[in-house]
Amino acid sequence: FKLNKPAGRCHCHPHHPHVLSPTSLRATSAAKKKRKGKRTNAKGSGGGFGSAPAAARKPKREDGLVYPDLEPQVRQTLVPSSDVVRCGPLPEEMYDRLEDIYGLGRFNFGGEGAIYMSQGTEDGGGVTSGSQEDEEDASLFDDILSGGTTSGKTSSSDSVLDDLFSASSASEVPAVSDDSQSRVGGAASSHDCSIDLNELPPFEQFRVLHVDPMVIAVDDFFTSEECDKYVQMSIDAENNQDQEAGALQPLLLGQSQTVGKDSRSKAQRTSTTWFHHYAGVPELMARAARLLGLPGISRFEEPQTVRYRRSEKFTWHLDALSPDVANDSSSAGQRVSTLLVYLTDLKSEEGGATMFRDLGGDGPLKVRPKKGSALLFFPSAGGIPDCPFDIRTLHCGEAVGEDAPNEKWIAQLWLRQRDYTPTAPAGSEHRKATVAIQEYCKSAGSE
Ligand SMILES: O=C(O)CCC(=O)C(=O)O
Ligand SMILES: [Fe+2]
Repeated sequence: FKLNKPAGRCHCHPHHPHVLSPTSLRATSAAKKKRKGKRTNAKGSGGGFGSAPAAARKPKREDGLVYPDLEPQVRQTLVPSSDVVRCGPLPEEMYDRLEDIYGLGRFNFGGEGAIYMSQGTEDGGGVTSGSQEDEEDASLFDDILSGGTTSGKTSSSDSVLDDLFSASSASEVPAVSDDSQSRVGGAASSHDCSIDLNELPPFEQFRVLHVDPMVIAVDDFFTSEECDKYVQMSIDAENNQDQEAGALQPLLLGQSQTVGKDSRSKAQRTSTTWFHHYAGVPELMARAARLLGLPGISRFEEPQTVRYRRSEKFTWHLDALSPDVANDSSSAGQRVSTLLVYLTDLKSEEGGATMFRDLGGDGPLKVRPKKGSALLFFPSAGGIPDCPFDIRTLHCGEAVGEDAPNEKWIAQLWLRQRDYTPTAPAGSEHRKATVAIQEYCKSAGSE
């Protein structure tokens, strides 16, 4: 049995055209223990994920890239949101999950319903070592993500899953570091000067779009003016007219042809991406750190804006980085969370939704771009037990309709496990944003 595989590379980041290796990543022991002990949603997990017949795993074809359907056993781990998705305070259970599964013990610190268990715990995050148990575990999507070269262990079985599970030897995806401080701004890392993000009020308007894996929308993340400003900044950079931006001019990375070197990757994304200086987007940096409950911004990748014109899209992909990058101890580790902010509105019939293939029940979960709303999900850490990526978060940016009145614009930000060194624009550094963020927080706090 041979799976059709997508290109063996990471499809998510124009600056990370890495070939994916079979080395796998895992959820933290802590998260796994908690999930094993407390979470009961992984029905039938005792039987493992390898027992479904091969016939049940017919791959899906999308734009030449093939991702197999989720195994029934994986599907059973899905916990959808209630039918009526309301906007309001985040339910307490979700705070619990954010801490327990995703390691975000100070999420939306001070927010309604928030419970903080991580204060002063000894479980300080960081890379945990693989246990015997971990060695026996293996990744479900390794084969796909490795472009077909599993770890060299040969399988005597014809089962696709047996092949997939033959991938081995992994480090783990640590949970987000525990801040162990009473204030969000307390434990700044070496890259951050102390920023008192608590001056920003907690977020109040949440929509729980999916419970496990968690996908949440945060309404009013940006004001309408902020959305317009980020779009304009990017357009000005394209036209090279933004005299005022000066040294903080965002870098236009251009269209899809800059993404990846092989033809398949090129086909993935037809939108246009800009990389911003941290100091040029203090609102985004401050709000993102505030939401996630981080002491600073040093773990964020380059902030980006992306424009989708009519018919432009981003095909099915996972945001998780290739294991060889994520496992490299000199790197910033795996992508822990994806945060994107919709900068323009698109109606449901106008396309441009962010779609999660496997989270919607009948058909994909569609998240319509709502100006000023943020979307948060977790591409790797805290995935299904013993799986290095959360394969359930397979998603795409739907094509913007031919007749859509608005372009689709988003701002986006990825959080890594450890401090990240930006690659662009030249001279961008986290710490250079400190003053701008402080000023922004002060002004927002005194409003
Ligand atoms: O545009 C979207 O809705 C999704 C974008 C995305 O998934 C990405 O850039 O990784
Ligand atoms: Fe993505």
